[in-house]
Amino acid sequence: MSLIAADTLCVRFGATEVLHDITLAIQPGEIVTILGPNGSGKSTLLRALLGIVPPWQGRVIRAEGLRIGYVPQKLAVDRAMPMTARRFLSLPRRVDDAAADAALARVGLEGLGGRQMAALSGGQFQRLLLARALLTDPQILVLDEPTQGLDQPGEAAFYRLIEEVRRDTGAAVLMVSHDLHVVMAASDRVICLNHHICCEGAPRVVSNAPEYRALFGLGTQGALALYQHAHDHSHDHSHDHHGHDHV
Ligand SMILES: Nc1ncnc2c1ncn2[C@@H]1O[C@H](COP(=O)(O)OP(=O)(O)OP(=O)(O)O)[C@@H](O)[C@H]1O
Repeated sequence: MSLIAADTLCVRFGATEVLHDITLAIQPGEIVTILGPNGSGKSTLLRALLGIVPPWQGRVIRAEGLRIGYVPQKLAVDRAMPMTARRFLSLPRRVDDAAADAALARVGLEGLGGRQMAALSGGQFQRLLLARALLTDPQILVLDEPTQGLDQPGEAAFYRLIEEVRRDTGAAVLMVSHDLHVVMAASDRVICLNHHICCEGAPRVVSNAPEYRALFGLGTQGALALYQHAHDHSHDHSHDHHGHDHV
């Protein structure tokens, strides 16, 4: 039984079809990355899977009582607001000190509960967001560009942390990115989205550093070329107005 699934899901904003005919399923414990260019519908897909955005057609199926830890792309909270990390963990729901300390420790921020949000580094802030998402003991973490603003070492450290969390808690992870680094990270499966699912598959192990450097910076086209995919569908060319960039 999958945790979350979409069955021929279509989402429209006004007359614009942002997601077309999406069918996917996220299984317990797997790490899945959704990759695609800007505006390709990645955040919308997450939001539809979470039930924040309604389907226009098709449906979303979530396991009964599913516990989800969600880190949205944009936070409603201004980081510059005077607020400690500990206080932030109690938004919107109050958590006790033991739970807060455990969540901070899990993401490597032990002892930093009293620090002002504005005084956290970018990497520490992303970890704090993850800590808050872990407070509900989620069966699935849904992370919308969790490494935005981090440098390469910061990003690598964050993905190691994600893997640790998966190992320790068994939680599945569904992430969004349009960043090549994410494809390089330890995803079990990559889904390429450009309003519809272009292709999906296991990320290729890219161990050759010069090749990696050559590909990095090529943008989405390069990123898409980085993984093997099983092409199990034919394309409906009536949707090519979406700027489909299948490789
Ligand atoms: N609430 C909304 N109302 C109207 N249009 C929306 C809404 N949310 C998203 N869109 C539009 O849907 C399209 C897909 O947006 P979405 O944020 O899902 O893309 P994305 O792949 O996550 O992009 P990015 O990589 O830039 O974060 C965009 O054209 C966006 O303007």
